[in-house]
Amino acid sequence: MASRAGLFLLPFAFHSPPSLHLGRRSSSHLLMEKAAAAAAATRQITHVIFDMDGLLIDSEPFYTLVQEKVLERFNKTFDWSLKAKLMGKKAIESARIFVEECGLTGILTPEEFLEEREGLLQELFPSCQLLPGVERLISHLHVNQIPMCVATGSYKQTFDLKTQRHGEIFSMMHHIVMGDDPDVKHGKPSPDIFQVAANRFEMNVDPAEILVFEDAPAGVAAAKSAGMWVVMVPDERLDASHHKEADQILTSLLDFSPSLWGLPPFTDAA
Ligand SMILES: O=P(O)(O)OC[C@@H](O)CO
Ligand SMILES: [Mg+2]
Repeated sequence: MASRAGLFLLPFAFHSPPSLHLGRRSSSHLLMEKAAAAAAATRQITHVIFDMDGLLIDSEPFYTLVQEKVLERFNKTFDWSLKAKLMGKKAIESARIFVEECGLTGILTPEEFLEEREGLLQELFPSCQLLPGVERLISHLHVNQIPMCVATGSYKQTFDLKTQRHGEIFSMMHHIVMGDDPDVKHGKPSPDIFQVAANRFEMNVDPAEILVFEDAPAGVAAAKSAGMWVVMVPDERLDASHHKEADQILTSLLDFSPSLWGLPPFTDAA
């Protein structure tokens, strides 16, 4: 369980493939291995891939609000165990899960749900704010010329709505891969979107030199199966059982320490 200090490094021997799980450990064993792993960290991160919804921008509460509204009509309630299954997925994939899990099959089609949801979200999305620590981290990586990009399950139309106030931050990205990109055959948790994102950097990049930032279990799983390292910044209402696959858990990007991953350290005291 991540400590409130927000830093919890799973005991991966850094030279091994990032997807190797060392299984469960007692907490003291974990702490020892954490220190050993951090000290043994020889893996240098050279490129960064950011998820967007719930990681860079605070759009997830809008999804929750609207999905609660839809369910109210059927006297049903929305909860985080369902949310955990929807986050980060392509719109139509999450719509199918929503309709099925809420017992609305035959009452509401996934397409009808999406149409209603997107309609309600149109007014909310333009007010999306950047989450804490985003501006500082992205500006820092940009100043230090660390190539970075975005890999989001959001479709182009909603991406434009959500990011319209944050052009400067997104302009620092080398490229942006979205859920309706023709090269992305399957949404998260498949590795497709992170593999497409990695392939669009200028130079060939070893996936194990890429650090992904994610908020959702599906996104973490996608990054791991792409052979990348992943820092998870989960909503505190997401059950800790969904944290297992991440290499590091933070309560906010404000707690991120670049030098732990071989990236240039922050110079400000913030
Ligand atoms: O930017 P991400 O987290 O992939 O979001 C995708 C979208 O489906 C919202 O959950
Ligand atoms: Mg996300």
